Amino acid sequence: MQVQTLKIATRKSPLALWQANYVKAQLMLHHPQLAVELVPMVTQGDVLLDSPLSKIGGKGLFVKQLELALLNHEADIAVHSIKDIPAEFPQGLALTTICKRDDVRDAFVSNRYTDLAQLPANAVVGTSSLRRQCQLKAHYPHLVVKDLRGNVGSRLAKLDNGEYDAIILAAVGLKRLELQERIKQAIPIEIMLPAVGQGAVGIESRENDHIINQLLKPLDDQHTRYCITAERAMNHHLQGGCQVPIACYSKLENTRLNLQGLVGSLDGKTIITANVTGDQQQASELGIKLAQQLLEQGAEKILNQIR
Ligand SMILES: NCc1[nH]cc(CCC(=O)O)c1CC(=O)O
Repeated sequence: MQVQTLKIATRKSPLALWQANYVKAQLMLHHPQLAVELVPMVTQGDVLLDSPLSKIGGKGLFVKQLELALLNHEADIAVHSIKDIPAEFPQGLALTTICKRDDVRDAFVSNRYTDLAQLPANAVVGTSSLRRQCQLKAHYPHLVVKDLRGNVGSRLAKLDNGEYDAIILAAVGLKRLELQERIKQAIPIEIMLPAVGQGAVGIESRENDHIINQLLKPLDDQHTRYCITAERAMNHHLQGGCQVPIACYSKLENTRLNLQGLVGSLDGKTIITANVTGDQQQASELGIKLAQQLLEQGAEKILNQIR
C-alpha cells in the first residue's frame, strides 16, 4: 500500500513551521517520490498568550490539538519540540521518532549587555520558565525576573520595546529562525542547565501505522534517542511537566551516558543537583536513578510547593 500524501500536523508559530518544514525536507530527501503536506493548526497554548504558562497549567497545552488531528486521520504525523511534550501520550499515539539534537543551551539576549554576569542589581530579565528563573536567582540573586510569554518573535519585540534589560530563550530557536546574531551569550550549562528535551525535535505518530512509521525510520537519531529517553524518564519519575523548575542535561560519549539533574526553588535559594553515569542501554533506568537521587535530597518538597 502506498501513502498518497503524508500530512504533518504543526503549530503555526514560525519556529514550529520551521521544524515541520525541516521534517518535510528530511522525509523528501529519503523518499523522493513521497508527497508531503503541512497541516498548520492553532493550539490552546497559542491562544492563551497572556497568562503565565505556569498558572494555566495543564500539560501539553501545545500538543492536544495536534494529537486529535492524528487520531482523526486529519494528519499522519505531528512535529513537536520535545521540550513541550508531556511524558505520556493518548492511547494509540507514540513518540516514534527522535531527530538529531541541536544546541541544548539557553541564550542570553540583550540590547545593552553582553552576558549575564554584566547585569547590574535589579536588572529585569524576562522569562516565563520556572527552570530559568530558579537558576537565574541562584547565580545572580540581585536580578529581577519578569514574566515573558509569546512566540520567539514577540518575545524579542518585548525586549526591543524596553520592557526588559535582557531575556533568556533557547539558543536553538534563535538559530532556526536565523536570529543567531541576537544571541549575546550561549549560557554555559554550569550556569543554566537546560530543559528536558531542549534542542530536539520529535515526531509523534499512530503507533500501529506501520507504513508511516517505516517512512520515519531514517529520521531517527539513536544517539539523541538515548539522551532523550534518559531525560524524559527522569522528568516522568519526578512527575514534571514543562512548568516546573526541573533541568537535565545528558551527554553520551561512546556508550557511556552521563546525566546531570537539577530541581530548585523559585527564589533560587534551594538548588538540588545529582549526577549519574551508566551504559546507554540503561537510559531509562539512569533517568529514574537520577530522579530518585534528587528526591532523596528533598526535591519532592520543592515540587509540591510549586504544584
Ligand atoms: N517553551 C517554548 C519553546 N519550546 C521549544 C522552544 C525552543 C526549541 C527547543 O528548545 O527545542 C521554545 C522557545 C524557547 O524556550 O525559547
